[in-house]
Amino acid sequence: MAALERIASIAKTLAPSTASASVLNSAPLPREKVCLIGSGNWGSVIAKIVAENVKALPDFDDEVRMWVFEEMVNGERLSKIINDKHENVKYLPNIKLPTNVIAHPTLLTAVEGATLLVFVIPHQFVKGTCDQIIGSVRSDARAISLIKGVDVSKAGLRLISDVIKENLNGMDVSVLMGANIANEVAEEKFCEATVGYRNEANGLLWQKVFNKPYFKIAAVEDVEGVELCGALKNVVAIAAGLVDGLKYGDNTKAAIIRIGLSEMRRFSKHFHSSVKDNTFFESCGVADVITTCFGGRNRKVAEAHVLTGKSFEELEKELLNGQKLQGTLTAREIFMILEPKGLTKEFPLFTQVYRICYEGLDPKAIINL
Ligand SMILES: NC(=O)c1ccc[n+]([C@@H]2O[C@H](COP(=O)([O-])OP(=O)(O)OC[C@H]3O[C@@H](n4cnc5c(N)ncnc54)[C@H](O)[C@@H]3O)[C@@H](O)[C@H]2O)c1
Ligand SMILES: O=P(O)(O)OC[C@H](O)CO
Repeated sequence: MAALERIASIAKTLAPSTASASVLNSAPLPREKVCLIGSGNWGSVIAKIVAENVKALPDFDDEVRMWVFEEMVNGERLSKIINDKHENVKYLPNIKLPTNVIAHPTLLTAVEGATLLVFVIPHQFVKGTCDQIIGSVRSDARAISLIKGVDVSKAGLRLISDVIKENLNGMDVSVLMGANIANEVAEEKFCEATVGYRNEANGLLWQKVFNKPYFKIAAVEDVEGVELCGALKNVVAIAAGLVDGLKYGDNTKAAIIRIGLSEMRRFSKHFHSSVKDNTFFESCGVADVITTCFGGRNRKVAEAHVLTGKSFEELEKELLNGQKLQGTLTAREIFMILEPKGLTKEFPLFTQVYRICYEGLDPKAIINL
């Protein structure tokens, strides 16, 4: 270890902690310890950012644990490859991860002792993941969800952050969403993101954990607005990909973006009246709709659906190498909420995306709005 690194490490050991641990007053407070739950394309980029940042924060443990949903890659366990090569060769190839990112294939080991939990898995896996860690996370832990999606069940529409909160003893859950195509952020190209918080101190703490000169974080008190923007933009991206496949041109794409953004706002306010208009002008709003409609995976697969006639499921497997689409599933979940309430006419773009993805409607119907 270089001399400077050694001095920094000793200084961190001696530094007081700001962690709000529920331990006896006389006991030393633990330093914040971050665990990432997820290691896909975005999860790996976030691991890089967080691991770089915590090294410079005196009240944080250097080690960042990252739970890996284990799989074999070229005959070797992915978690082992990540720890040996410091690279997620499957989900974020050619980007080096800091050596203080430690991959763990066992979820319970990964979350042990963590005071800060970062959820970054595809939204369909959230409930199963929470089920496994309930009872094993610290009672004073706080969480943040980077997951773009919603939960729909008999109980109706729920935010993913609320699913996490309800499953983990009511812990405070913030959210982070934004115009962030993972590979571009990995290459440190400038962009912004939005933290949505309920507890301001936690919102500011998360801002500190993620902020970089090339990844500028704003914090707003609007978890519902920020999170719904992140979830709903994926449905708009499917529509954008369809019009790309149909070669309808830039004006049509701009119309899709405008109509989509307007449905996102209407939907968010209908189900959560507290949602703020200003949130749609943050990175999580207009900026994410733009980037996702030009560079995202949902757009890419929807375009390929038009060009090849293959199903979304088939194309997800063929084009994404294990990465997951969120937009088609979200379109179905939204439709399951809108249809019984007789609201489909108020959300024509969301409804047409659902019918094209799941009812075999001709993609050309995307402009019948
Ligand atoms: N990739 C991006 O550019 C980007 C940017 C911002 C936000 N997001 C959001 O982040 C979330 C995670 O996306 P990602 O890009 O990191 O993942 P990804 O789509 O690249 O990868 C899929 C991940 O799911 C894991 N997985 C597969 N089966 C699983 C299971 N049964 N249980 C748990 N995990 C399982 C895989 O191991 C892999 O790590 C999504 O909600 C996405 O919308 C992605
Ligand atoms: O690749 P997508 O379509 O999942 O979008 C990625 C990010 O959410 C863009 O901000």
